[in-house]
Amino acid sequence: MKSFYYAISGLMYALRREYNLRLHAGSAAAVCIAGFFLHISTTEWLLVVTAVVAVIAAELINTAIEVLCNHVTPEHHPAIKQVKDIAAAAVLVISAGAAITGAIIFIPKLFSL
Ligand SMILES: Nc1ncnc2c1ncn2[C@@H]1O[C@H](COP(=O)(O)OP(=O)(O)OP(=O)(O)O)[C@@H](O)[C@H]1O
Repeated sequence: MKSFYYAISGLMYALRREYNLRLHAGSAAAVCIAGFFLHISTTEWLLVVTAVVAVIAAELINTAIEVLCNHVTPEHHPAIKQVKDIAAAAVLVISAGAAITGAIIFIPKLFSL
């Protein structure tokens, strides 16, 4: 139970700290509302939920890496830049995959309205 509380407090901290995480959480809510109104299938829900959860998890891991980097050295360091940029790239790759998944599922449904 304690570890669940720690995880929730980590989530709350990340939501307060990271604008991008709040943006992704808002987009996730919008996608779920769209999925409900566009009557997407069970398989499509599985793909949408997987994509949304992957993006938010990647954003959380990226935030954790940024916090660790800032703790290790608050000064400018080329290695810190590489670590932060690679972690940001991971979020970008997963977000691009999620956007493609969303486009494949939602665009045909929007055109058939
Ligand atoms: N200590 C550092 N040393 C070297 N490069 C850094 C350092 N901190 C940030 N950078 C780099 O500066 C650029 C801009 O970073 P950004 O403004 O997003 O800040 P961040 O440190 O990555 O995020 P946050 O401010 O949320 O911790 C990125 O390329 C990042 O890798």
